[in-house]
Parts: sequence; structure tokens; C-alpha cells
Amino acid sequence: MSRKKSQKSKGNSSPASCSIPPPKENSKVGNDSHTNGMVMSGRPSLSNSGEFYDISFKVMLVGDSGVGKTCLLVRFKDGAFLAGSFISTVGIDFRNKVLNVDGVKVKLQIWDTAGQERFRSVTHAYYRDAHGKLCDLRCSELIIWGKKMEAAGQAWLTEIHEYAQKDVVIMLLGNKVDSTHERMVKLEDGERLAKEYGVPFMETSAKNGLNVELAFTAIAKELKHRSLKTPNEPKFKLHDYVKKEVKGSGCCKS
Ligand SMILES: Nc1nc2c(ncn2[C@@H]2O[C@H](COP(=O)(O)OP(=O)(O)OP(=O)(O)O)[C@@H](O)[C@H]2O)c(=O)[nH]1
Ligand SMILES: [Mg+2]
Repeated sequence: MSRKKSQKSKGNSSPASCSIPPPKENSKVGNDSHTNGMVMSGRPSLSNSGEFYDISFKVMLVGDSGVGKTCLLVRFKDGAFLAGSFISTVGIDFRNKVLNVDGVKVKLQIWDTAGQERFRSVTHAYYRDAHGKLCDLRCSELIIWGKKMEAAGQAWLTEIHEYAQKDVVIMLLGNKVDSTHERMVKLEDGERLAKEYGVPFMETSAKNGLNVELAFTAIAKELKHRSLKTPNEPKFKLHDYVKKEVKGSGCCKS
């Protein structure tokens, strides 16, 4: 298997063949403050390690504004939590992380989209780009965030089906389970919606890290198994894996 080097943050670190000029990793396409709309760089820097990898996949984080997409990504990439004032993502941004999945180096290029309605056309453009035959990454994998009501989750699932490729891997996450007043999705509602759409569901917390690593690892495993069908290797079952590995949220004190 050929070894590729994870793209550096200099220059276009996204697939050069994609038609939309991609942002540089951690380029802060931006984060604006809710108070004055100014572009601020209040987020910690995420370094690009430049690690080697065997296969790469694109993962998109989508969902309503404020559900914790950026925090989830920072938790996964840096093991840190972005506490304090909420700085909403502007447009789109991405980070790379290389995982070792059963001996294979899997690079996830994780795209953090803006949940605000006014940036929806930007997100759509990246979905559309995901269809482009010229993209050299497998541009089809998404994680979706549930928010307030089932309706919000349903809306995002419908959008994914409309804009993304048919065989997209979808996972539904209900975040902020560390806090009774901040969490928006009840466990039973998340599970019901996930069942209806046939996608795995798990509760996460970017604050305490609950199931964050698992969410991305599960996606990486599914993608790797779909991509590299090794003879004699038992079929990977995403739902079973998630069911087995997922941890309950336990108590919900903030
Ligand atoms: N208690 C708790 N707060 C969280 C968690 N994840 C995120 N938050 C908070 O929720 C707010 C929004 O988080 P972001 O990650 O910026 O939300 P987002 O989904 O990226 O929002 P947009 O960029 O506008 O789409 C911030 O104030 C975070 O500190 C979590 O797991 N638990
Ligand atoms: Mg964000």
C-alpha cells in the first residue's frame, strides 16, 4: 500500500482538484463573535502534524449553530474543550487527524461547517463539491448533530440525503450530555430518530470527552472496511460496534 504524507497547512491543503478554493487547515475561514460579527481568532491553534497515512476520507460535521460541532472537533483533535463565550464558525474550516485503524493509517479530513442559516449556501457548495469526480478524497462521509427537537435532526438528515452521495456514512450525535440544561436531545428521542433513518446514534460531550473519540473511530473503521475489503477479514458492523463500545452519559451535572 502506498504511503502518502498528510497534507501540510501551507497552501491548499485540500484536494487540489476540487473546484471550490478550499480553506487552509485551521485557517479560520473564520469564527465570528455573536456580539459584533467581527472576525476573531479566539480559538486555540491546531497544529498539522504532517503524519503519513494510507487512505484518507472526508468527514463533515453538520448541524444547527451552537450544538458543539467545533468543540467536538477540537476535543477530538487536541483533547481540549473550548469553554467560555461561543464563537460561531463562519463558512467552513477543516482539520486533519490520522488514526491507526487495525494497522492501517486512516486520515480523516474533518470539515467543520457553520450551522448558521446565512452560511448554508457555503456548506451546500462543499456538499456539491463532494460529488465532483475530480476530488481525490472520498468525499462522502458525514456526522450529523441532533439539536433541540427531532425536527432539527430530521431536517439535517433530509439535507444530507439531498446533497450527499448515496452511500454516505451517517452518524447521529446528541451532544452536551454533561449538562441537564444544555443538552437538547433526550436519549430516547435520539435513538428513535436514528432507528427511523437506520443510522447509529450516540450521546457525546465535547466538555468531558464522552464518546468523542469513539464517534470518529467508528466512522474511520466503517470507511476503512468499506474501502479495503481484505479477504478473510470479518465484516465490520458499525451498528454493533457502536452498541458495544458506547458509554452511557451517567449523571448530567454541568
Ligand atoms: N456543556 C457543554 N457545552 C458545550 C459542549 N460542546 C460545546 N459546548 C458549548 O456550546 C457552545 C457552542 O459550541 P460550538 O462548538 O462553537 O458550536 P457549533 O456547533 O460549532 O456552532 P456554529 O459554529 O455556529 O455552527 C460553546 O459555548 C461551547 O462551549 C458540551 O459538550 N457540553
Ligand atoms: Mg462551529
